Amino acid sequence: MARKPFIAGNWKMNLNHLEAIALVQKIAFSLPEKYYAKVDVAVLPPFTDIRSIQTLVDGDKLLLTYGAQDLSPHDSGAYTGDVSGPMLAKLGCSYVTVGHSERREYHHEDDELVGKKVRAAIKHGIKPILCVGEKLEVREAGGHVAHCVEQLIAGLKGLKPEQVKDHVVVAYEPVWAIGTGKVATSTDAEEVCKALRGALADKYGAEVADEVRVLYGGSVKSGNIAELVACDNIDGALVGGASLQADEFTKLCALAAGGPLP
Ligand SMILES: O=C(CO)COP(=O)(O)O
Repeated sequence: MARKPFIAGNWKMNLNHLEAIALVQKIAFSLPEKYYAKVDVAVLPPFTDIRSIQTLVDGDKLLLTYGAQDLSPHDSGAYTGDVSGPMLAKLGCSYVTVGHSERREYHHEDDELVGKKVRAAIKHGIKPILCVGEKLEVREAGGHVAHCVEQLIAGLKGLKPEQVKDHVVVAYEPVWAIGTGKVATSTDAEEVCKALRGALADKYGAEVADEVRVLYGGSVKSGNIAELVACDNIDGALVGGASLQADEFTKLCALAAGGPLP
């Protein structure tokens, strides 16, 4: 089956709610509705922006979707500073990134916690974008494929094949390519994305593996997106820096849709 490309903009810890409104308005204005037939687009702002974006998307019936960058594995309780799946669901979040390398690195999230968060997202009807990726030393030692497959299988622990098929998005983000300007070559990215899909096929069956969207992330821009999505197993991108500029992000989405540029 042909998987519809998906571009998700991970804003990380950038833009307050007023800046968020301005950026979403610009994206909505510059990416005409016809493109959404060929590409799904989401923005993943900081928690503090989500309510404003919800109001804008609902009010103006925008076709782009939105989500969060993290969630608690718990539904509620004494977890100071955390935000739960039910709260994000109430805000209309469609997606949440889980296991981003910055959370694994700065918040010491391990595969077990990542798996709990994936299950919490699905429980509340939010699609997890499960991020996997190796550090440079792992790649240099030739262990990148095994490392990413291991993170994938651990992150999906306890899920039924239908849950994986209907809800999960996978993002391969080599840590050495994030925010460094060093994009993996499309051959390198395809190698890992193909292996991730192969691992999904082995564990959950070919039908599941055929449906799940596998994204690439790490220094994606309008200049390299076309080459990436032309690969058989790369279904779009998780975009950091380039998602903060409306013109660049719009161009990138249009190219993922197969063009022409708006
Ligand atoms: O981490 C990323 C997206 O989640 C990638 O960030 P950059 O696109 O800024 O390299």
